Amino acid sequence: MPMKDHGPFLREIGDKYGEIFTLKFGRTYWVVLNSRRAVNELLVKRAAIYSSRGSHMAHSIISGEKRMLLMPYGDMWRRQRRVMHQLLNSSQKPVFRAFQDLESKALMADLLEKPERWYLSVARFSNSVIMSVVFGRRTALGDPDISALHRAQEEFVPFTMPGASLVDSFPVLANIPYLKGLQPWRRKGDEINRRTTSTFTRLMEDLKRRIDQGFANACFMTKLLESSAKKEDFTAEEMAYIAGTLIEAGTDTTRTSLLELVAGTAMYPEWIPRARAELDSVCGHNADRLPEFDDRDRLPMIKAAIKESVRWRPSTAQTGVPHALTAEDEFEGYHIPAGTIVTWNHWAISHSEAEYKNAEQFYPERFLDEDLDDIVKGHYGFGAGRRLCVGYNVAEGNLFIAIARLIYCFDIEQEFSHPVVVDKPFPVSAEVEPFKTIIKPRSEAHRRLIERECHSGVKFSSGAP
Ligand code: HEM
Repeated sequence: MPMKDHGPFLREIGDKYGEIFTLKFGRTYWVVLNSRRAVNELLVKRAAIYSSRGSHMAHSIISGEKRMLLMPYGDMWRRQRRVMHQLLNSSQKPVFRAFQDLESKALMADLLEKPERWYLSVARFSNSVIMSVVFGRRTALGDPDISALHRAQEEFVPFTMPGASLVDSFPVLANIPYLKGLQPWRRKGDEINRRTTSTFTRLMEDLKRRIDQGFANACFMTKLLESSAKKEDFTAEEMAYIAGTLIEAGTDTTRTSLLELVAGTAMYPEWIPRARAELDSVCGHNADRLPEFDDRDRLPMIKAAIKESVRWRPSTAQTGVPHALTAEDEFEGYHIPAGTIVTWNHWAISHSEAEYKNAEQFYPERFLDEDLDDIVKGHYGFGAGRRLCVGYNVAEGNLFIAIARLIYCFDIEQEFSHPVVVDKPFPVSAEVEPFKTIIKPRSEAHRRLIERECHSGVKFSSGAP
């Protein structure tokens, strides 16, 4: 198995073996689902037994059993999911909207002033919304804490992939006594765990310093610290991982969806005239005002583009976030033992002509149907069943406001000397330019609109003196 770009690799196997295939690594089975039908039948309809996780290396060692994304189905997962749900459910939309509005204005201003750093501006936007809500502080371009967070994520993700670690292929090895140095994989895992814990803890300490000095903005973590002080719900390290997980899970997914949007628009601009006609009828043909959240119902093409940016060429979770089966099961002649890892081949499904007509094309119109307002329907970009992304409401708000303003204000074109590479996912690192593109204001009037409305969003107020 390759250590990266699993999507194209498992797609090829799927093309050969069909809707469901099994891989075996040592003593561990992986079932890979290559159709929406199979995902729905197993991960959704049988969610009661298909909702655990199974990586000892990524969960127990690298994450010290504290990263909620990787937790097995059980009490700690339920408690953390409940807390996150309180922060992220749809009733919290107004809290997020204030930050999404501000940060998307900052994004427009950054794109106007530094178009060559477009991918870094997109990464900053994606991170700053969630940092503001979780830690009450904004993110600057090039913030070293954010680079450390990206690194922490880049380090654990490969270990969730098929065959990535000896101990996951032979789980019995985890029982070997650690003290005698007989678990060589632990050296690497413990090292990553130390770095990750120190990154997450540093963010918490920074917040506590701001609280002690009396200038912390109210945010999710100030509330969690207060309630946990009363009820002792979570230890300090558990809280650091809850916050870290939210930042990780909320940042890169939004970032790569926006990269897909930019790449898709540069390559397949046919959807733009219809989207612009809607935007212009709402905000004026001559850049009268920016699109706002209240315009949603009059902008169906933007809503459709959100879903297409999550479906098309998925760079995060290319082959899903693997689930684990907690009881043995039978499905259409297959016997699936308990403990099997089951994942959905998001890259293969998204590229399949059997699933989507003109699958290779960025074509938002495919989502103009009765499910338009349900962001998780029609694709498996947000996962499935009980592990479905808990942050999809936030994702929807992030993507809506950023895409609406971007498409209203800017032209996006391919740089033909460096065409977008379409046969593999974008580089994992947020600091690497994934492809070249030309982003420029649609007109002089749109430039003036950005200068008038968006420059206020660039001025930072982190709360720090
Ligand atoms: C376009 C944006 C996003 C995409 C495509 C996305 C996608 C996903 C996927 C594929 C999963 C795994 C689902 C599964 O295992 O079935 C997931 C889980 C998760 N997501 Fe998102 N996500 C996005 C945004 C966000 C945001 C903004 C947040 C938080 C603010 C968030 C928080 C989480 C968390 C905490 C989990 C773990 C859920 C669990 O294991 O129970 N996500 N997301």
